[in-house]
Parts: sequence; structure tokens; C-alpha cells
Amino acid sequence: MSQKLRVGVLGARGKVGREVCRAVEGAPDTELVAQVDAGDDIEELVRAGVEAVVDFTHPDVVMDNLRFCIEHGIHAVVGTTGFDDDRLEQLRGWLGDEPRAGVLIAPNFSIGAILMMHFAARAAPFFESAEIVELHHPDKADAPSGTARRTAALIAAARRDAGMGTMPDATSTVLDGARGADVDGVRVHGLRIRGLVAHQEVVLGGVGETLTIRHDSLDRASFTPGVLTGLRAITDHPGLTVGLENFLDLG
Ligand SMILES: NC(=O)C1=CN([C@@H]2O[C@H](COP(=O)(O)OP(=O)(O)OC[C@H]3O[C@@H](n4cnc5c(N)ncnc54)[C@H](OP(=O)(O)O)[C@@H]3O)[C@@H](O)[C@H]2O)C=CC1
Ligand SMILES: O=C(O)C1=N[C@H](C(=O)O)C[C@H](O)C1
Repeated sequence: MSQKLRVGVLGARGKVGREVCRAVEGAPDTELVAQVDAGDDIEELVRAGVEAVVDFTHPDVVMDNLRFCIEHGIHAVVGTTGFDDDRLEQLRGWLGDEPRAGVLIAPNFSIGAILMMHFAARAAPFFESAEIVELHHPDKADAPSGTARRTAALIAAARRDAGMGTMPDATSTVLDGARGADVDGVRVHGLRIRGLVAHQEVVLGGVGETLTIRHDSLDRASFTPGVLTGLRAITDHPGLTVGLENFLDLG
């Protein structure tokens, strides 16, 4: 076997970070050489000779972490949410025209969730209506979820490509928020319920029928096979990649 990839985890003591550390330690081709959490010194990544980091921290700190990694030529596989177009553009600027590092931003690393998004985009042109319900644990940092925002963007693009207009909705809303958030013209509804992990339904509707596509992450271990896939691919993909589906063959 060739040398193992030297991996550092940012957010190592967090809910997902802990699972990622376990997975990196357990895989035959990766080696966990640094664990960094809030209050630790990020320079530890350099001291430990990290080649690629995994970041599951917080939307407020992830950009500083990535700037450090890019400046030091360290590849990054990022699960942390909060990436809008402005942030992606900023990352492209830091990476420059001849990037040394690869950065993967993935709104969701679970294979089922990626397929759910893929199927929703494929189905969207066939239905007049489409709305998203995302359901998460109440300790989640942000709403709507990164997955819901990405799904809405994919559905909106599929509808645009198919020449579809706005969705039917004659409601006059009497209470703010009653119809959820408008993300690229797609309504997104968020639930925060103790006991849940990460779940999403896409409800599509046409004349006399509905199609519901649902995904459930029942355990945070669901994110780790995708993280390992990202680590194995990122060293050969300098520059910015958005979405793990770019490293999977979805047919
Ligand atoms: N893309 C995907 O597949 C998934 C993405 N996520 C996203 O990942 C992020 C983390 O989620 P989750 O694990 O549930 O959150 P947690 O709050 O459980 O974990 C985040 C960890 O990062 C630590 N942290 C804060 N600041 C820094 C810093 N500057 N450097 C290093 N570590 C830091 C936190 O410490 P402290 O608590 O002391 O602040 C905490 O231990 C969220 O944005 C979430 O939405 C989650 C699941 C899947
Ligand atoms: O915070 C979480 O838990 C999750 N965050 C990601 C998101 O915002 O989409 C991925 C998954 O839904 C779990």
C-alpha cells in the first residue's frame, strides 16, 4: 500500500467531527495526525504535517480555517454549512488561477441525501409544484439547512432549464413565515425537533398526484463514507469543487 494520507480534523470534538475522527482512524489509507477544536492552535496542522483537513465546525469560523489551509497548501474537505455565492467567490479568489490546494464544499456527505437531491432535480420538470421540508435536531446552527438550500437551487435550475414559470400559490399570507422561506422560488420549511438527526422531504405535485422523496440520516456515521470519498479525491482536484456528487458516478 502507498503512504497513508495525513489528515487533520477541525471541529474534532463536535458531533460530526468525533465520527469523522473514528472513520479516518479506521480507514486503511488515511491517518489521523491532528485534531483541532475551538481554542486549539490551528498551526498544529502545519506542525503535524497535515496534507488534507476535514472541517465540521461552524459557519462563523469556517472561512478563517479555509484561508489558513489554502495559504499553507493544505487540501480541505468541508461539511460546515453557510456557503453562499459570495463565500464561494471569495474562496476562488484565495485559490487563484493556479491553486495548490483542492477545496471540496459539500452541503451533505450522506450518499442517500445526495441521491435524494439528484432524484428531486430529475423529477422537478414533471411537476407543477415542489416544496421542501427539512427536519433537524434543535442544536443546529443554521436555517434553512445547507442541504435544503442546495436542493432548492437544483430544483430551481431544473425548472428554469425546462422553461417552467413560478409555482401556483394563491395564498395571501397573514402571518410571516407561515409559507416558509423562499429559496430561489422554492418554499423551504424547517423543523427543529429533539430526537431528530437530519431529515428532508421534497414534496412534488401535479394534477391528481404527489411524489414525496424523503431521506433520513439516523446516525452521524452516515456522513463518514462520503467524507472518506472526498478525502481520496480531493488531492487530485486542485481548486474549488461544490458537491460530493462531482466525485461519484450517478449515471
Ligand atoms: N455537510 C454535511 O454532510 C454535514 C454538515 N454539518 C454541518 O457541520 C457543522 C458542524 O456540525 P456539528 O458537528 O453538528 O456541530 P457541533 O457544534 O457539534 O461541532 C462543531 C465543533 O467545532 C468546534 N469549533 C468551533 N470553532 C472552531 C474553530 N475555530 N476551530 C476548530 N473547531 C471549532 C466547536 O467547539 P465549541 O462547541 O466549543 O464551539 C464544536 O466542537 C454545521 O455547520 C453543520 O450544519 C453537519 C452534519 C453533516
Ligand atoms: O447541522 C446538521 O446536523 C446538518 N447540517 C447539514 C445541512 O445543513 O444540510 C447536513 C445535514 O442536514 C446535517
